[in-house]
Parts: sequence; structure tokens; C-alpha cells
Amino acid sequence: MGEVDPAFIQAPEHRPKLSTIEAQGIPLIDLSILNSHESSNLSLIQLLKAGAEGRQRVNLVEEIGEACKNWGFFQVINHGVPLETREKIESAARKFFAQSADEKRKIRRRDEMNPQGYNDIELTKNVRDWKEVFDLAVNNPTVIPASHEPDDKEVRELVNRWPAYPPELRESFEEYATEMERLSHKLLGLISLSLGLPENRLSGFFNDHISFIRLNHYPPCPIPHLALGVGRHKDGGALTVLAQDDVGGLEVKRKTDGEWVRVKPTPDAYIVNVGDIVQVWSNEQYESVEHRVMVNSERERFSIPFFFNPNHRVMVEALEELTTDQNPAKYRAYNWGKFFATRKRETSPPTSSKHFVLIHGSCHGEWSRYKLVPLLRSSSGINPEQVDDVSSVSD
Ligand SMILES: O=C(O)CCC(=O)C(=O)O
Ligand SMILES: [Fe+2]
Repeated sequence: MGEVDPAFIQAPEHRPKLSTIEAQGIPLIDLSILNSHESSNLSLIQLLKAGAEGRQRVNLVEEIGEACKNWGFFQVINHGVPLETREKIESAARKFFAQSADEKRKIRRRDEMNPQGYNDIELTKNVRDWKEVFDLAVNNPTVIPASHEPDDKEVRELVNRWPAYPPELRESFEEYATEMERLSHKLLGLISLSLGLPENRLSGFFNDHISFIRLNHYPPCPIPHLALGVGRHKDGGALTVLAQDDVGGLEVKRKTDGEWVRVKPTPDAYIVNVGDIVQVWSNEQYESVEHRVMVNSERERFSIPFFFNPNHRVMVEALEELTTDQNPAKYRAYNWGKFFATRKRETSPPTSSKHFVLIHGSCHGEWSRYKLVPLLRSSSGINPEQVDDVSSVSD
């Protein structure tokens, strides 16, 4: 391992176990009942009155609710996304990553605030990930805040940068993104219903959304016992819908006992997990769960997460229907766009001292941190004591 950059080495307590438990328990949910059904605005009670199909839908909603509560992760099959659409983007991703490093770097991410482009130097919790990525926004252009600074009201437009090769990448991406958006809205509707809310309660937050698709490539790694493809993290958005290939490597921290368990690849399934935003909206009925990616010394691995993110202006806070005097909001409201802009800075290595920032008067000697601020534990802002267990750092 002499020539491996020590920046990849995980601290001993975060190193993967090469013999892992396979997570049979992660729910596998069949969405076929939805394929005939267009989104409505029915409540659960109205669905129950809607006959046999309505009752099947109620069962599905309950399954989704249990999965979100107990795991924060589930897989879906019969989701309505054509296999061909997935195969096309997977094949384009393979061709893109098979190019030389010089070719890929021509379309490298330009600055740490602009997530679009190729990147082979990503950090999760300050340790380098054994992977290379290519990021594209679903809406082209996408409007995000111009900076992470809370008082800066400027916005800026991100325009996708398409690689010259393979030429079919653009069309296959756009087709896949449309399907992912459709599936995510269906899942969002089911999640709303499972929280006892109307099916379309959350959809308004996603007008001009800032969702992204990432093409991930994890090359074979000579030190799979010391490094990770993606270090432990939670996803900061609302939902993630992930296509993984048949190699496997995604591990989820099981809520019941904190063990890392492997998500078994299932052909043509999508892995869905709730992110920090759903945790806050649901006032912790559902939690965003930690996950990470193991690499191996023999086979490269590809995956494609779709990060379903609301509009950048959305203030994220517990839904009022889910709070009471006895169960008040657990987190301080925060602006999603600023949270996003801050997180994008955290996953890039600092290039100059401007990355060393002060948070509430306390210098951490690293780049900025931003996390969900529990209202009960801290009313005055980010508590430096808690900064190291940053809620989420990767995407
Ligand atoms: O590649 C995977 O299986 C998961 C990647 C992931 O968790 C992420 O990019 O946030
Ligand atoms: Fe993730």
C-alpha cells in the first residue's frame, strides 16, 4: 500500500469489515399497484372507501411508513421505470468513466459551489472517497443561492456541462431524469399519506427543485480494508433514489443495533432512502440513516443516485400538522438553499485559506460546517461541541 495516498485512509473505528452481514431485513416493496394510478389528493380515509384497489394502496402506504420508520431505507420493484432507460444511462456512464483521466478532467467541476461536472477528489468527513463522480442537475438551468453566506440574497443559474463523449449521454440522462422525477413524486405522495397527510402535501416544495443526478464510479481498490468508496454520511435532501449495479458495497447502519449491514443488489430495483429534510418535516417520525460504500480489490462498481431536493427558497421545518404543544418542532427552521450551498463546500478540499471560517465565533480550523440544529439541545446556533458528529456531509 506504499503508494496509496494516506488521505484515503479511514480512522480505525470507521474501517469496513470485509466480512459483512447482508441486510435481508431491508424492505423490498412492490409498487405495481401504482402503475395504473395517477396521483390524486386523496387522504387515507378516502382511499379506504375507494374499494379493493384503495385498500391495496393503504397496505402499500403502511409498508412504506414502516420501512421509513424502522430502516430509513427500502428497495422498490415494479416501479414503472423502463429497464431500457436505466440501461442506457448506465452504459453511457461506463463509457464516460472509461476515458483517460485527462479527457475526464476537461469537464472537471469548476468551483466548489458549482456541483456540475467531473470530480475525482471528493471528501466525506475530511477523508477522501475512493471514487470518481460526474454530477448533472435535473433542471437545466437550476437556480441556487450565489453563496452560502446567510445574508447574501443573490442567486445564480447553473447550466449543465455535457461531455463530448459519449454523445448519447445527454439524451439518456434527460430520459432517466424524467423517470426519476416521476418516481420520486410517487414516493413523496406515499410518504405524505403514511404520515397521515394528503398525498400532495409536500409536492409544492418541489417547484423549480434543485435535484441532482450523480454518476458514481468506484474503481478497484488495493486497500479495501482501509478505505471507503463513500465514507459514512446521511443524505441532506428529501429523498434519494439509487440504482446500484450487481457488485454490491452499499452498507446501511441498522437502526436497531447500529450494525453496518449490506444492501443486497436486486436486479432492476431502486434503493430509496429518506434524507435529513424528511426527518425534519416529519419531526423525526422518520430518520435519515447513515450509510457508506465499501470498495473491493477486484471489481469496479457503478451507481447512480438521484437526489430529490426542494426549491432552494424552501425553509425546512416540521410540518405544522405533525407538531403539537406536547410534541413541538425538534429542529430549528433552516433555508434549504443555504444548507445545500454550505454542504457543497464541505465535500471539496480547501484550495486556499478562505475555506477556514468562523462559526458562531468559534474557529474549527477546517472548512465550514452546517448541520441540523436540534431545538431542544441548542437554542443559540451551532454548538461547537457537536460539530464533529456532523449530521450529513456527502450529498
Ligand atoms: O453508491 C452508492 O451505493 C451510494 C452513494 C451515496 O450514498 C451517495 O452518493 O450519497
Ligand atoms: Fe448517500
